[in-house]
Amino acid sequence: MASLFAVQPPTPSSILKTPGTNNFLKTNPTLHHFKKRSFSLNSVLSTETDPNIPQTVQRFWQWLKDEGVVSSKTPVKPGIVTEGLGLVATRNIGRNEVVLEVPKRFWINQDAAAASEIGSICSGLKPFIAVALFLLSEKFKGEESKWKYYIDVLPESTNSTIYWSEEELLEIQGTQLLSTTLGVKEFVQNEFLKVEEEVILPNKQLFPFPLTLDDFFWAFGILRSRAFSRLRNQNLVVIPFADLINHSAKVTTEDHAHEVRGPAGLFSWDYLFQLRSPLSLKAGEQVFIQYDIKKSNADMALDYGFIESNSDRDAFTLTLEISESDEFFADKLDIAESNGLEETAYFDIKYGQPLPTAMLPYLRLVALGGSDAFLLESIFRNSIWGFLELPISRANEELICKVVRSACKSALSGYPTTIEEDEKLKEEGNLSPRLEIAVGIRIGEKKVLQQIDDIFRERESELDLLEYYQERRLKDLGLVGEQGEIIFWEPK
Ligand SMILES: C[S@@+](CC[C@H](N)C(=O)[O-])C[C@H]1O[C@@H](n2cnc3c(N)ncnc32)[C@H](O)[C@@H]1O
Repeated sequence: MASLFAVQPPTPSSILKTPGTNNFLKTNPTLHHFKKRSFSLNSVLSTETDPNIPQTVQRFWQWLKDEGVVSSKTPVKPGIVTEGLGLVATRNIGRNEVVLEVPKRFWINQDAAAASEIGSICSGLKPFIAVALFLLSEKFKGEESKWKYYIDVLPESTNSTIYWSEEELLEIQGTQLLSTTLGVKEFVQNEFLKVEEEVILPNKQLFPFPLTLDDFFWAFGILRSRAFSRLRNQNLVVIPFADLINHSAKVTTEDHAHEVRGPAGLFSWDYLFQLRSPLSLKAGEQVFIQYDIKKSNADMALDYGFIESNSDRDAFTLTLEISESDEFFADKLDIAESNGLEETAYFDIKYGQPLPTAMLPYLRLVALGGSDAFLLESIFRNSIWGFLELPISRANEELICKVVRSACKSALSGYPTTIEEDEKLKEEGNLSPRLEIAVGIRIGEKKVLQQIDDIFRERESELDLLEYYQERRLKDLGLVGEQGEIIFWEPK
């Protein structure tokens, strides 16, 4: 599914600044329910005959047949699975075999919105807003809509944190996910208020139905959880039928979706959205893809409403900042910018992985001062980043350790529960899907914070053993002997 579209949440409210004067580090947040469909799990019977397959899904399937999108050769069909609806193999499928093709006339994207009845108001709108308004307009048309059978199978919500109640959100108190969720909700609300005032209300003839913030959230959640973004020239496209496919961690590749040209009806050719199975499957097994290998569990919770249980996706974003009140602000900013960074830098730290390469140099730069400040002079401008990749001085290294460790401790104290308490809850099981997400996120973030603290604790304990800039410089000049002694004069 990949990242859908860039949402820049406003600066989250719960940014933790480190105490004291060195407040350059923030432990800052990163950034379905069916229409009461009741079904039993893992039903893979024939779509037509299985009474557990809701009528809406059966009608959708018939529509796809009538439109020539599926035929007797299509090797998958909708099934009821643990993840809700899914696609199930009707025969053995080989790895990389095509499982479905959907012609362009069924793609829901900015072009579809522009070509629709609401097309006149779509130009100038952000793509996601145009597509959201299109979906809502078609939804409200009901029987009249060409997309009726598709819209009928869409869930009313997912377990995405954007749909959680206040009580449910309390379960992620202290987490970056909470701040990100609140930021995204505020963003969506602001976008709605703007589009309501500028587009919806002045065009009552195009929107002859009450359109609420909840409706807009529904459309936003649908796009966020179902749109594909990795196709050529397609940044945001919902593909009915293909969007029934679920995610599995077992799939570790991402190149299953392609845009190809091919027959799209009896006598026509068109672009087709083609999906290949990343795994070989037996008849009756579910087809899965990998939604996005790079997303953290917090991203998964926000976008799709589920997380993975392994720690690989646990992450925490550290936000570092060059303070405007720093006496060397201009020089430091110049150095950061020359190295692709800015006044504020975000470092995503993943569980079990080394720190991002630019993090230590950036930290050392931000903390640079006192007798090390000469390195900020312009004669060193071309070489300073290289210097910063290694420890500069004991004072500088000690400061970054203290600041990072204090930020980790402060962030850890903001979680109402300990890792042990959460692990116990997880072991006891029986958690609702949302509570399972909350507990998983709480554990994940805390483990990453603990990991960061461990790295800098170890570094702190090695401060006397590290080699600093001055020593390296003397060595380069040949002024340090084999035993590390400083050579003041050449022996005669
Ligand atoms: C693209 S839709 C897939 C079809 C969806 N299952 C349905 O019933 O319409 C993505 C949504 O499916 C569900 N989903 C997909 N993979 C999942 C997984 N591995 N675990 C739990 N839910 C999953 C989530 O609700 C997600 O937001």
